[in-house]
Amino acid sequence: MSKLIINGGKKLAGEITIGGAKNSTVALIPAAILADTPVSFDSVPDILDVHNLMVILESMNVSSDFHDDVLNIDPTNIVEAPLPSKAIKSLRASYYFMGALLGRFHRATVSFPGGDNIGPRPIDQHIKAFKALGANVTEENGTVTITTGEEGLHGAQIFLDVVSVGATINAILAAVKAKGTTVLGNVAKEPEIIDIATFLNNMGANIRGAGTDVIRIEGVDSLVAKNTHTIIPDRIEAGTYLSLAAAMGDGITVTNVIPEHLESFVAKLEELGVNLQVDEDSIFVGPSDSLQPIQVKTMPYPGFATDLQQPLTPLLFKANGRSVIIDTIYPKRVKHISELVKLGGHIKSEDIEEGIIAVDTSNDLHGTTVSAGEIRAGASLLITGLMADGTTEILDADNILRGYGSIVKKLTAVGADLKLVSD
Ligand SMILES: CC(=O)N[C@H]1[C@@H](OP(=O)(O)OP(=O)(O)OC[C@H]2O[C@@H](n3ccc(=O)[nH]c3=O)[C@H](O)[C@@H]2O)O[C@H](CO)[C@@H](O)[C@@H]1O
Ligand SMILES: C=C(OP(=O)(O)O)C(=O)O
Repeated sequence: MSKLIINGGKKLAGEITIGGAKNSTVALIPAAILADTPVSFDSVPDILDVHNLMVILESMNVSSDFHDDVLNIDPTNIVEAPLPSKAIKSLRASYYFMGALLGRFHRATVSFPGGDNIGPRPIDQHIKAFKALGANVTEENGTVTITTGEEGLHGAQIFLDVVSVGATINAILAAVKAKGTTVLGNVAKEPEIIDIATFLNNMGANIRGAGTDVIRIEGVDSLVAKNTHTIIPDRIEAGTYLSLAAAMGDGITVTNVIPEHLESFVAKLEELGVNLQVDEDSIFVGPSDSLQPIQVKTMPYPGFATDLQQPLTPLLFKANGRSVIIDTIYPKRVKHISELVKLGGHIKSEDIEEGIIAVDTSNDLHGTTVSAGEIRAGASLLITGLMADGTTEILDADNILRGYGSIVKKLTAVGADLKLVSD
């Protein structure tokens, strides 16, 4: 595990360019094994999740190379093989190999995924979808085995009980080559889901309605890549840097953003009183004098993203009074609280069952040693470390590197003083 060492308290100015979306990329890579040809992605973020997914691909004899934002994957010589459990456990999205392997081989054996430790993360809706498509699913010692009869998977009507990004994408991956029509109801509407559908449709899939509540899929026999797929910008990385820009910026432009994907976040920045200007594909944040406390409730897209509640928190320390965050998606997503307190943050969990967090004005932030319990907890420590006087050491920084590419380079370019030390 690496650590980040930050000398905080410096005003930042300049430009930060956002990379491709982690949550698209980590689904697109497993989706690539459905293709009958090599595939190519660009705007790929240089994050640990990508490198771990490449290790998983290699175990199936799927070659991949990654240079300068471009990832080429050749699944044409794919074989069925046990997947490396260390890599599988290192990220959440390894569960997409369930849907992708089912689509490719009509069977899959995948151990339970890892990913961020943010409270219970069941996959019952994924399994419900696989079963509805005709699969048998068994689970033993943390491994999920999915099989089908000779006839393979067939289309089905599936209504999700819970709006789930992962279950929506996994059902698409399994259904895209199933026989007949699948109708998925009560699905998630995140932009990353549209990105996956666009990639698959450009290869000949027939997926309609991504981005709405209902997705219809006509199964096809073959998927053939004809061009490079450019991954959409990461709205969570963008929100993280916007929060930092509002807290410590002396004029920062965040570029390569799709502002429509950030509407709920930008609305909260405006409510706080942040001075910003939204342009076609960039957002400028100027210095802001006085900030008002706000209430934030996380919701499925287009609501306020759970992945942005922790990155927004350090900015709330600057507001004039108590702000309240309610995380309805992951009420137990509180790994940042004890660490922020060590940095001088006035923050507490008011009700762990309901996910209610109170954040008070904190004018005495000071550096110390803290630990990044998960990716977005880490992002909140990174921002707070940059705001705090003195030196902050963030241990377990690999959790941050799971989803933030080139952080030292991006932050140094705007005047931050930080370095990454590998153990
Ligand atoms: C790789 C990826 O894209 N990760 C994102 C994805 O995670 P992930 O896809 O795992 O999250 P879901 O959208 O599935 O979870 C949403 C809610 O549904 C519940 N649930 C989910 C599945 C299921 O079978 N049963 C069930 O009860 C979860 O516990 C949670 O309360 O969406 C989350 C919610 O926006 C984000 O925080 C993650 O960054
Ligand atoms: C929870 C997250 O990631 P994952 O689902 O990949 O663990 C996140 O990106 O905030």
